[in-house]
Amino acid sequence: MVAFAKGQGTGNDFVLLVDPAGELSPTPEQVVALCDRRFGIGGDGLIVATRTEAMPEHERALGGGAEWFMDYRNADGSVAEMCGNGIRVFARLLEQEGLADVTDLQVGTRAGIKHVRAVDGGFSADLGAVRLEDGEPLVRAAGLPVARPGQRVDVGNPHVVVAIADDAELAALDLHTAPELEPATPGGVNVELVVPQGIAGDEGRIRMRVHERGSGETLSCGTGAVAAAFATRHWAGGAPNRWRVEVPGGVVHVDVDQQADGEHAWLTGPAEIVYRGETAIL
Ligand SMILES: N[C@@H](CCC[C@H](N)C(=O)O)C(=O)O
Repeated sequence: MVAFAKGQGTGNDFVLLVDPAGELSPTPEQVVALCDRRFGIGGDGLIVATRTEAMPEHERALGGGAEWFMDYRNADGSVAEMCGNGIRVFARLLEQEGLADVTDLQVGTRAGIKHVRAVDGGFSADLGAVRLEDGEPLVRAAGLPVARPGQRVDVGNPHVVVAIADDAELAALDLHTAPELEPATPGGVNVELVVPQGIAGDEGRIRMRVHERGSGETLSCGTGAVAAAFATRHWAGGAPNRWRVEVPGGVVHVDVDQQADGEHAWLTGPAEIVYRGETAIL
């Protein structure tokens, strides 16, 4: 039996394993079984906390500087570069296990080293430079009356953000099936459907639903919230720099931070460990 934890950040939920020496190496089939909500533990994805030194290829790519590596897998067993909600839950796990000082933590990921800080009520993470990409794929989703153009956004993992007319249209979408893109994105993409809610003071507000690559519709997606905030800010002419993103599972905040290599996103939100147990799946 192998010890696991279950955690969530705004309803984006994860099975978590602490595997400092990288001995578990779950197969895609085991990931699917762990994340299965009826036959397994259940989760939108699996996060394995491993010492970076135990993963030589990642240690080389990162060039040092992060003691811990967040190995993220989607519920369908596929590997993803980054998880914005997951990195906060990862930090909470290291904190509760007494494995790291999370007041100021560097986390290795497949999308580079991310800086995480403990803040009141959760964590804030610098997800790195966010890039708006050219090309506007047409997006079709069940319940969407017409195909709409989407904005591609690279947050270390791939996103397409689509503006939806209003809250009623957002609520009517059926995201049981993946939205279709034309042209299609090889390898798949996370799709965020957003309704701008206006600007209050210096804070922009958006409401969002998301269909995640490899997981289906989830209650929240942190990198998706960043993509949605950056796309909406772009459509609004480049301001403001603070965004409140309302998702079905709660609220996260995105702050734009100008750094030498471009505009970075700080993502802030809650993170909880909700359950611990042992599994026979691994
Ligand atoms: N839920 C995550 C994103 C997880 C990975 C994503 N499904 C992908 O395949 O890129 C988040 O909070 O960012």
